[in-house]
Amino acid sequence: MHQPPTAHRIDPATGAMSHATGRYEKRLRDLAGLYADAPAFDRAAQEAGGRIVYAVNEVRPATTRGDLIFGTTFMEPGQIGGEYYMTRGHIHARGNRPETYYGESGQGVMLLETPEGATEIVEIGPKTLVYVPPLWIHRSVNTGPEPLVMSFCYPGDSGQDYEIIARAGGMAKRIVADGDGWAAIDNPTYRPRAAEEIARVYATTD
Ligand SMILES: O=P(O)(O)OC[C@H]1O[C@](O)(CO)[C@@H](O)[C@@H]1O
Ligand SMILES: [Fe+2]
Repeated sequence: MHQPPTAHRIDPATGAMSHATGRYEKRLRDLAGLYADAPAFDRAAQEAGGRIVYAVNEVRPATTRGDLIFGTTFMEPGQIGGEYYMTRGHIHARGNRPETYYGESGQGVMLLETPEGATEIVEIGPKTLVYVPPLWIHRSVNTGPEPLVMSFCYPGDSGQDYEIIARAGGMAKRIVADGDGWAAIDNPTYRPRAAEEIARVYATTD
């Protein structure tokens, strides 16, 4: 009746994790609609649609309340139209489930947004743990010249809601190249959420 405890070795350079139970990859052609510069995205997808942008290795012991899902995210460095490579981003389907990310290698930022539209941006890199509190939409962005590798952990019953970002025309801020660093700029297609949409998020909490 007891699950056995397990240990997992993580390669900080690749995100490979021993005894992972699942893996998925997101390639350029899977990520249409994420970047502001659609023509630049189309050109990149035409040339190299099969290129992996990020890959997730994970362990899902159970998706029941009280257990944890943990694993690693590996993200290549790159830009589309001056915007850095990023994950799709989501809020947890049970909106009040939190998450932690630990920097293994590379440099990036966690772009965070509340349903009401407030933004926070937190840098992540080696030996840095980032806490994503309940009710924050989150997306990671590789702002460096090397792969960004992070390990993560979140409650097993969290789930992911990706549509919350798409319905708002993207996140309120975009992370773009600025010299050899990054800057956050306003996303002109962003539409703040109406009260009913915000209420829908709070209705998922317990
Ligand atoms: O699910 P997304 O937004 O594509 O991003 C992937 C990241 O988010 C997670 O789903 C965790 O919330 C991880 O699998 C991974 O770190
Ligand atoms: Fe998450």
